[in-house]
Amino acid sequence: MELSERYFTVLDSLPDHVFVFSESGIYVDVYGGAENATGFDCKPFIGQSLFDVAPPEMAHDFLSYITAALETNQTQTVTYKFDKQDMIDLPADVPVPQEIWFEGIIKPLPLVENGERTVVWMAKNITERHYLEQRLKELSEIDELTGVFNRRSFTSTLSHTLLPDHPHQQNHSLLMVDIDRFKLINDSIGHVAGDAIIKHIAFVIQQQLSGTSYIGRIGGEEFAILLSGMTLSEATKFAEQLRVKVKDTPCIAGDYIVKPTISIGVTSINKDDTDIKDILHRADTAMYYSKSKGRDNVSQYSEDIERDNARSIDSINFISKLI
Ligand SMILES: Nc1nc2c(ncn2[C@@H]2O[C@H](COP(=O)(O)OP(=O)(O)OP(=O)(O)O)[C@@H](O)[C@H]2O)c(=O)[nH]1
Repeated sequence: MELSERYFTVLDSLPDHVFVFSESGIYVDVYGGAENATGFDCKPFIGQSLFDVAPPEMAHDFLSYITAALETNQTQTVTYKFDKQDMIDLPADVPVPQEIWFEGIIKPLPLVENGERTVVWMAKNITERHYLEQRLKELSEIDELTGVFNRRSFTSTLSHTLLPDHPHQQNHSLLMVDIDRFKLINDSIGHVAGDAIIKHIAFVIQQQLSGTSYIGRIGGEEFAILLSGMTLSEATKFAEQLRVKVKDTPCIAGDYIVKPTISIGVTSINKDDTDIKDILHRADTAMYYSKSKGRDNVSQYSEDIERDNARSIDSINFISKLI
């Protein structure tokens, strides 16, 4: 077998597609791709332009990657996807996937074809990896039981909301919501029923939220809610409606109908708030004040409440302040 024939055999056996493009986006050569699971046979593209093959916007992007590789003389690594409608010429027996993700590695070639510089473009099908990464991202951000933000993603979203250049830089308030006597619920009807109640309350709260407000489960039976664009008095009114809504919406948990109640603390977010912990602390302090009022209550944070809280800590003989 001649050397060139051997090279072609090897290139065509590559599992991923390898393209050679000219600087104006002409398919100069196409190799491999037998195992890329797209069903695309790209060999017929040879001699055609990217603009004949791909949707205009995509062709434009692809050409910009080729140009970048040639102008900088550096390898470019890009990620792109073909949507269902972009997948032209699939054989009838190939089921059309919703989308296919690729990683493209584009490297300048020391070859000139018809007076044009060229690049080699290796296209690796990364669809499975992409979905796995997406799933892992979701799992790391979403609370599994309720489907709302977990503590980490809630606080991270909150810190973005508070950035000075955030588009929704305006009045915001924060609620801390805790389910009342939850230990008693768990102890009397079981943990599984308890889980159903946590889920139910997250759902009821979500139904009441609109616009850019959002909720996170930040503890076992504790939720935080960012009320976007709401002043302290608007947020307190909202919290009161929420308290009543929860109380009036019974939950079926196993063999029981439960009418859970919630205690809520409200605080406004000030322009000079820089530490999320301070905001959560204020809402938490107000929420505990609602508990001390007998639960099923809404309280606004105030310095008086903070002083009360400090006094009640003073009365606990096994806790003392460091300074
Ligand atoms: N079912 C269930 N229970 C949880 C979960 N996370 C925490 N808990 C329980 O929630 C209960 C919280 O109890 P406490 O903090 O004592 O408060 P409480 O009984 O709700 O009383 P108050 O807050 O004072 O009204 C504990 O029994 C925890 O075991 C969870 O994910 N599922």
